[in-house]
Amino acid sequence: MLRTEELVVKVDDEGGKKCLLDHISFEVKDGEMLVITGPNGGGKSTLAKTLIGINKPESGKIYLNDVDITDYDINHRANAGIGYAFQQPPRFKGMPVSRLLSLAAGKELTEPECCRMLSEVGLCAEEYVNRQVDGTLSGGEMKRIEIATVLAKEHKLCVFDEPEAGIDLWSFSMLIQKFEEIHRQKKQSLIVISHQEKIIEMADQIMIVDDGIIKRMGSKEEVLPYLNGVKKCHECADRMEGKF
Ligand SMILES: Nc1ncnc2c1ncn2[C@@H]1O[C@H](COP(=O)(O)OP(=O)(O)OP(=O)(O)O)[C@@H](O)[C@H]1O
Repeated sequence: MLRTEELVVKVDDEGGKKCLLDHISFEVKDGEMLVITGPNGGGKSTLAKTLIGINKPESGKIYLNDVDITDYDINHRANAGIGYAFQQPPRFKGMPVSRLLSLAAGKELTEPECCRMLSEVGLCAEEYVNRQVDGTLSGGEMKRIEIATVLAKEHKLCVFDEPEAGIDLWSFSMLIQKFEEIHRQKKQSLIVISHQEKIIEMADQIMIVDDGIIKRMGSKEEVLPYLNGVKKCHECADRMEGKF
């Protein structure tokens, strides 16, 4: 189980401090899927980066299975069982895809094992397994390799930041199947940042983050009607502005 207590994240801003996350408290039980959604710039990625140890909170606590991991750095948190797929995955010039997958899995993988992992995210394995993880890969290819690295190992908690961004429809449906499988097995908890209805509808819990705070959090039944209401308001405003 992951639990946060009153997380506050601030950054230096023009000689002062700007608050990006303001007293964020929530929990994700074992095997549960939490989808975090909300407007651009609301603080979703900041929250994900705080959970995995990239951002240091100013105050507050993070617990994984009741162990206080607040002071763990990113490597320590990965070893504790947290996997993360970036919104914009980093590239590693000179590193073959197979090596990156082995590093992510924490053991030397055979070529067939790497190929199976790549196929699971919709990549034609033989074409990619020996490619370099550099700027020659397209955004969507990179995104799918990144997702494969998280799936290469069983974690206590996997965090995906907008996994749908930039990937084609066919790969998206494979991704949904993979999330469904993980969710069904209940061995790993999932936190997925997403704007996609299909992903939001899979959630046990939905959290709306806006302006650095949790605007709403609850079951689908509690939060979806609110989200649909917000969507209708936006459509209405667009119609009044003559956008459609
Ligand atoms: N290091 C930083 N310094 C200053 N401002 C920052 C920093 N990191 C993030 N922000 C700001 O914090 C806010 C939240 O950013 P964040 O990336 O968490 O939003 P998000 O909800 O993930 O947005 P999106 O849906 O567009 O990905 C934004 O206004 C962003 O500009």
